[in-house]
Amino acid sequence: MRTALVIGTGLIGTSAAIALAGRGVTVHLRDHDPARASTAAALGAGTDEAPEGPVDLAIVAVPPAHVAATLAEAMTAGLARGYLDVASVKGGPKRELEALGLDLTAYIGTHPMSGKERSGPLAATPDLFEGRPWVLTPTRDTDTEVLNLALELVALCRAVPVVMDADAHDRAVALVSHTPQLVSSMVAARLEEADESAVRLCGQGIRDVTRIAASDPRMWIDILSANPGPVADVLSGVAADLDETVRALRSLQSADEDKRRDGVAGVEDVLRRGNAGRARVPGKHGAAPTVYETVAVLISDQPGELARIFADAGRAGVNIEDVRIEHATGQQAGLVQLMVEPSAAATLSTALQDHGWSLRTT
Ligand SMILES: NC(=O)c1ccc[n+]([C@@H]2O[C@H](COP(=O)([O-])OP(=O)(O)OC[C@H]3O[C@@H](n4cnc5c(N)ncnc54)[C@H](O)[C@@H]3O)[C@@H](O)[C@H]2O)c1
Ligand SMILES: O=C(O)C(=O)C[C@]1(C(=O)O)C=C[C@@H](O)C=C1
Repeated sequence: MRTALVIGTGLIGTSAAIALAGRGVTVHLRDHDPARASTAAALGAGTDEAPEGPVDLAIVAVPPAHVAATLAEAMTAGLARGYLDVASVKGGPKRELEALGLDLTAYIGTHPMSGKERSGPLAATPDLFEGRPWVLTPTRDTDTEVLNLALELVALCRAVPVVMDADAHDRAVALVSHTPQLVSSMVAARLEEADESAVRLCGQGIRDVTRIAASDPRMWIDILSANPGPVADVLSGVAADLDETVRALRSLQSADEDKRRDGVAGVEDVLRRGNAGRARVPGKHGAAPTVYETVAVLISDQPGELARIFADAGRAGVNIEDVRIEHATGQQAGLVQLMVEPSAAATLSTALQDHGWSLRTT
C-alpha cells in the first residue's frame, strides 16, 4: 500500500494514520470538521490536502451511524481502489450498504478491538492497535485485492487479523465490549449522587471497573442502537446473576443458619464463576493469559518520572509487558505497577533500587 485516505480523523482514524505514515504510506486526512483533520496532520498523521487521484485504500473511521453514507459517497466519487470501515458494529452498516445497491466487491467491514475512553485526534497513538485483534468480515463478494489491502493495514498497525462473519462479530462484541461498557456505566452511576465522604475512598478496584464509564455517550448510543438485541441478551444473563446475588446477600442477613449457608453458597458461586471467566481473558497478541509479576514503584507526580523508570528498565534489559498507575487521593505521588515476566522481576527490582527508586510490595 502506497497511499491511503482516512475519513474521520478522531481517535481511531488518526491512530491508524500515524501508524501508516510512520511506515512510509502517504496518508491523506479528511474530516467533516476540518480542524480535526489539520490537528491530525500536525500530529504527523499525514496531509489534510486532498489526494490528486484514487488512493490505494480509503479507511472510514466515522461514528457507526454515518458509516454507510460516508462509504457510499466515497465509492461513488471513486476515491480509492479499496474501502473499509472500522466501526464497532458490522451487521447494520453492511445491510445499509446492501440496501443502497452499491457494488460491494471493493469493500470490507473491519473492527480493531482496541480503543480508549477518550475521543478525538489528540487521544491518538500509533501503537494503539499493537498486538490487538483486528476483525475482518469479508463476504463471498469481497475482492481478494481488497482483503489483501485490509490485511496490509492490520500488519502495518502491528495488529492481529481475525476473520469473522459480521453477525457473529456483533454477538461476540455484545459479550466482550458492549455489555461491559453498560455495566461499567451502571457501577459508576452509583457514584453520581454519593456522599463525598464515600467517593474520596475510591481505590484501584473502582478505577479499574469504571474506566470506560468515561466514554463519549453519543458514540455508545450509536453503537448500542446498532446492536440492541445481542446486548439485551447478554445483559439479561447479568440481570439473572444480579437477582441471585441480591437473594444470596439477603439470606446472609438472616438469623437462620441454613439460610446463611445458602447465602454463602450463592455469593461464592458468582465469585468463582467470575474467576473462571477472568482466567479466559487472553493475553497480548491473542496468546493464552499470562501471569505477570508486578514490581511497584513509588513516584512523585512530576514530569518525566515515568520516562525515567522506563529508561532504567530498558537499560536493565527488561521488557515491560503492561503498566498501571494508581494515584493516591490528595497526594502528589503515584504508585506505578510494572508488569513483567516472572523471570525478569528480580532483575528489574534490583536495577530500579540501584537507581534510587523506592519499591513497594503490592
Ligand atoms: N473509540 C473506540 O474505542 C473505538 C474502537 C474501535 C472502533 N471504533 C469505531 O471507530 C469509529 C471512530 O471512533 P473514534 O473513537 O475514533 O471516534 P472520534 O469521535 O474520536 O472520531 C470520529 C471522527 O469522525 C468525524 N466525523 C463524524 N461524521 C463524519 C462524516 N460524516 N464525515 C467525516 N468525518 C466525520 C468526527 O468529526 C470525528 O473527528 C467508530 O465507528 C467507532 O465505532 C471506536
Ligand atoms: O479500552 C477501551 O477503552 C475500549 O473501550 C475499547 C473497546 C473495547 O470494548 O474493547 C471499545 C469499543 C471498540 O469498539 C473496541 C474496543
